Amino acid sequence: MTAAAATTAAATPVLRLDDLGWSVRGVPIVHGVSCGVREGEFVAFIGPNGAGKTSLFNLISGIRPATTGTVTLDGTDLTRAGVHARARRGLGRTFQTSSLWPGMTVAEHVRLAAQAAAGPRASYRLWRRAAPYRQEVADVLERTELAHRADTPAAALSHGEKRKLELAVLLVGDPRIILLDEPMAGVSAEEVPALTALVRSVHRDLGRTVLMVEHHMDVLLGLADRVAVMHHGTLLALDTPDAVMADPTVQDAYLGEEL
Ligand SMILES: Nc1ncnc2c1ncn2[C@@H]1O[C@H](COP(=O)(O)OP(=O)(O)OP(=O)(O)O)[C@@H](O)[C@H]1O
Repeated sequence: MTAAAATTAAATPVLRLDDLGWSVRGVPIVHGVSCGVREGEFVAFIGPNGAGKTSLFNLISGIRPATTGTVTLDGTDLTRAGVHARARRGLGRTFQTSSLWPGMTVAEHVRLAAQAAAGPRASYRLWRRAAPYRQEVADVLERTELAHRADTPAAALSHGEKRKLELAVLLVGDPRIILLDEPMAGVSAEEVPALTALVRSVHRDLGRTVLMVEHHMDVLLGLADRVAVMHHGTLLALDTPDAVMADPTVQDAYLGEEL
């Protein structure tokens, strides 16, 4: 690749949203969102409760069908593709509320996710044998600092450990673009730094593209390359953290509200 081609490739967004919108019974929840996210970039989404952040993530990940506009991944229009088709193309997400099985152990969660990622031919019997995924599971548990909790049921984990397990379940599928919906929600103040460090290492060390909804400004300012501000379902601003904080439109919109 020539230097010029490399520059163009780096500038080409891996994920593009054009005029993306979602309405419920004619009421717009997400409206006219257009932006591009570059490979390896970290974009944090902020905005008050009800601004449409989770709804936007639902449109990107395919959980909700867009009413208007398009979602383009690696230059391919995936607007009509379902969740699994998008996941197969490298899009993974976590949810605001916990999606774990209380009675299943940490290792069982990750092993089952590895099996699911391997596709329909990996059978339940294969899962029971466990051996094919042992190394993969061990690696992911090591990376997410959960190796010592491998045999612990999810119900016995702290909130921070549950969030780590959700990340482990996601990472074993090897997604290139990761959507994290409030990964610090419900996590104690003592556990936030370790979880923040883990998210940072997923971005920097594993080189993943990350989109994250986060209310804690102190957390996202140390992580995000750019900050996207959602307001009443629209994308009000998308810029570097400093520029967004200094943006008078953003300040006006949030007058009297905590960002
Ligand atoms: N399935 C639905 N049907 C009708 N309205 C919905 C639906 N899902 C979300 N909404 C509404 O859309 C708006 C945006 O919700 P959304 O959860 O996307 O906001 P958010 O920015 O993620 O908020 P929070 O920070 O509280 O998670 C809210 O007013 C919500 O009540």
